[in-house]
Amino acid sequence: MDDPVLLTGAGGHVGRTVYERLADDYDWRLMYHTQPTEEPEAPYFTGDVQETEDVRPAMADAGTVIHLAGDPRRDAPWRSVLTNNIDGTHTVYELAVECGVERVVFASSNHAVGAFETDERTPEMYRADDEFRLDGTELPRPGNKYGISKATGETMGRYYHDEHGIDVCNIRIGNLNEDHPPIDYERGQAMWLSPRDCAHIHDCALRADYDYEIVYGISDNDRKYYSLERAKDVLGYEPRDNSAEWDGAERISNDL
Ligand SMILES: NC(=O)C1=CN([C@@H]2O[C@H](COP(=O)(O)OP(=O)(O)OC[C@H]3O[C@@H](n4cnc5c(N)ncnc54)[C@H](O)[C@@H]3O)[C@@H](O)[C@H]2O)C=CC1
Ligand SMILES: O=C1O[C@H](COP(=O)(O)O)[C@@H](O)[C@H](O)[C@H]1O
Repeated sequence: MDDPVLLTGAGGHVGRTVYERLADDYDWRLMYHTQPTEEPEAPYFTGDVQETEDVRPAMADAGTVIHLAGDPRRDAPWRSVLTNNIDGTHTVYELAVECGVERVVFASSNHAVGAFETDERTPEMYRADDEFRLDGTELPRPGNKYGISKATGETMGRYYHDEHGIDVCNIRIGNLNEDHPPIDYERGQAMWLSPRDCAHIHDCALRADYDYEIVYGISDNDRKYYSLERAKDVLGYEPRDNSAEWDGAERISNDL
């Protein structure tokens, strides 16, 4: 892929993880909310992702967008997810059409399907011997307003794929916890996405051939309630980490 890749939300946890590990592999355009503390090597832009005039210069020569910017809080209020997440994603897709972008990789979330975690299924579904799996073919089932915004982003992608031919990959990211899996949090261990697997799945989503996809972005954890089959089959995702292998003393190597 030769055209520049625009990364929104470049200053956040996922954005830094993706950029730091793939910095040399793509011609990046980085979008930050505010001025970054350290000057990145790649061309960068600042502004509100929901504002067309802020995003247009960042997207002008991009062929692909990884869209991460937004309010990531599970308890985010409606006003915030409406502005930052829903309006922001709409602006990204509208400009993608205007700028001739061919592909959008969208940071969806486990919270788009959080209400599958019913009282009857939990906590058993978080355990290694439980066979319940979501595979991306199920309808969204958000458990909060943040999850509604992510389900809406996925549906928006469907529209822009069908109407405008943009390739769309929605990655329902689990729980990016830096350095090690969440401790004393079974659910978090079941949906842990290690930093190197996070960079790898985004790399796969930039390179693979697909039309419209919903995949789960977690490491190959023994505990899991998301299927990795679609990500493996369509994207060629080969996760290397597993929350069960963290022994509490040593950090998993995050070399790519
Ligand atoms: N970290 C995780 O485990 C997960 C993250 N995600 C999604 O991945 C994306 C990135 O999440 P994180 O990096 O963890 O969050 P973060 O809060 O660290 O990064 C988000 C970035 O977006 C920027 N941003 C927020 N609103 C903006 C706006 N209106 N205009 C421009 N920039 C704006 C923030 O300044 C921040 O730098 C989010 O969309 C989040 O919903 C989804 C599932 C899990
Ligand atoms: O979508 C997201 O999910 C992760 C994990 O969810 P949590 O409910 O276990 O915290 C969350 O950490 C992240 O902030 C959010 O964007």
